[in-house]
Amino acid sequence: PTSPPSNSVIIVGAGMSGGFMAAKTLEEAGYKDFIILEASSRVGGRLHKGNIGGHTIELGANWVNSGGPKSSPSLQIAKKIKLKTFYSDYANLTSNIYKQDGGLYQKHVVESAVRIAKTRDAFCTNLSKILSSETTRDDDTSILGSQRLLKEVPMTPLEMAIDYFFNDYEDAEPPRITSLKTTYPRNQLVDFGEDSYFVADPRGFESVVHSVAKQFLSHGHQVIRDPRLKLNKVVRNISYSKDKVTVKTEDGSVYQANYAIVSVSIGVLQSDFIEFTPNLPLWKKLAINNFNMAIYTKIFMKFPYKFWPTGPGTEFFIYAHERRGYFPIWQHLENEMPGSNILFVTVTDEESRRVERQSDEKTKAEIMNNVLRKLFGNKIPEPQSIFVPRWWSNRFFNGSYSNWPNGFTQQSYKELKEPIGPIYFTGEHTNSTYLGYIDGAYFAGINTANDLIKCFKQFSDGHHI
Ligand SMILES: Cc1cc2nc3c(=O)[nH]c(=O)nc-3n(C[C@H](O)[C@H](O)[C@H](O)COP(=O)(O)OP(=O)(O)OC[C@H]3O[C@@H](n4cnc5c(N)ncnc54)[C@H](O)[C@@H]3O)c2cc1C
Repeated sequence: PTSPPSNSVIIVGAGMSGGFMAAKTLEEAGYKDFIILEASSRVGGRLHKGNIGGHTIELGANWVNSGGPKSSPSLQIAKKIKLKTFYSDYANLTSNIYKQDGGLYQKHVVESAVRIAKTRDAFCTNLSKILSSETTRDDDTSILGSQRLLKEVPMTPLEMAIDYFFNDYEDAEPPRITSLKTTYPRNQLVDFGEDSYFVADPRGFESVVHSVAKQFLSHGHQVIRDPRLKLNKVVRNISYSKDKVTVKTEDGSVYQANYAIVSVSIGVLQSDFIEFTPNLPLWKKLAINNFNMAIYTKIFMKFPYKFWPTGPGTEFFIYAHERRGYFPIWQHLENEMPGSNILFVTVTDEESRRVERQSDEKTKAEIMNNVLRKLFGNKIPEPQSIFVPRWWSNRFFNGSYSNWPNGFTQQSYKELKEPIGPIYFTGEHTNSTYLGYIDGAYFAGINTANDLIKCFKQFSDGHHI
């Protein structure tokens, strides 16, 4: 018999999942003996506001879903603090798709391509249901595999652009990679609604974590004063035995507790940035490394004046190129910030890696020469500034959000979440229902903390787990 543990916990990471929802769940259950170690100088993680030309932009998460049978926690918090959100109206996109060398596709041509894309989508949902109902086998395919089965693989620039909008724009990885069974139907949309609202508020989307913090941490005006939150603590080593964890940070500090909750992204876990002593078992390392960290990049540009269409039905436009995902989805911010003259384009996956590696000047020239001048003529002005978020190169993230790859089994997913001795794992990637989203991080934090609390209780009942 060992002496009863004191239930102290070190939480690694101050994003939605760990530092906020897991910590809050512990606190509310009466377990107040925790500290939160955050590598950066701020909280919120992948909720992160930036600034271009005096306007607040969201470098990370941007949308909340609404209109479904359930209410999303991120939407509830956003409503509570009256965060400014704007309905993203994609309805008119069929009139706003540009050809590679400029000029719009005719509406009826786009409409018939969209009809086929919707057929593909419905087929994917159906096939996924069939695969899920089979309980003795864990068969899966990729979204592309499903399109091949239907004999409807997108081939032309227009078809690829529409397919990108349906899939990559959400998953941040191409259909060839993404698991069909775990992605279709998209729970986030089915449960919380297909209406997406774009957050544009000077306080930033990150103010939702401050709202959570206020409920359980001592807190001043957008500043958390609780001594249990420690910023600029870059965790580099976690040593563990059966009931003790020692955490070392880059600045030489050492912290000890009975348990740890690790909330860093799957990208950080894959990078070996944090060394575990002893090494994590091979099955755990395989589960971590076989999962995917996708990359999603919004490239913001501020211009001296507008040269793109404005007014109802113009917010979004698509650029269809023979190279899939080449500066494909565009959005202006005239509804959100009138007169801001900001345009942004979203790229993902290999295109994200490419723009992260090259200089912003080069990206700017590429966008101007290869895309915008083709669409809007040679007389358009140069942007005054460009902002390229670099989630992939940032060692505290190594990407944007997780994506379930085809071939990754349900068993591996269980192993991905499985605690190792006193070390528990959380983060958006550990919530199979809403992985990749803020809501996934929200529920993951609660679930992981509850698993740990269950373990505390078993110990106090005299049972060992
Ligand atoms: C570009 C982009 C767009 C997105 N769009 C949306 C969207 O529209 N809607 C939506 O719902 N979701 C979106 N997401 C996803 C959403 O932001 C995430 O799922 C969610 O914020 C993840 O929260 P988390 O707590 O799991 O991880 P994180 O927010 O990553 O928190 C983990 C924390 O750990 C810290 N950390 C890392 N390494 C260490 C270390 N060694 N030591 C100490 N601390 C460390 C990090 O700094 C971070 O603060 C987007 C994300 C990105 C990047």
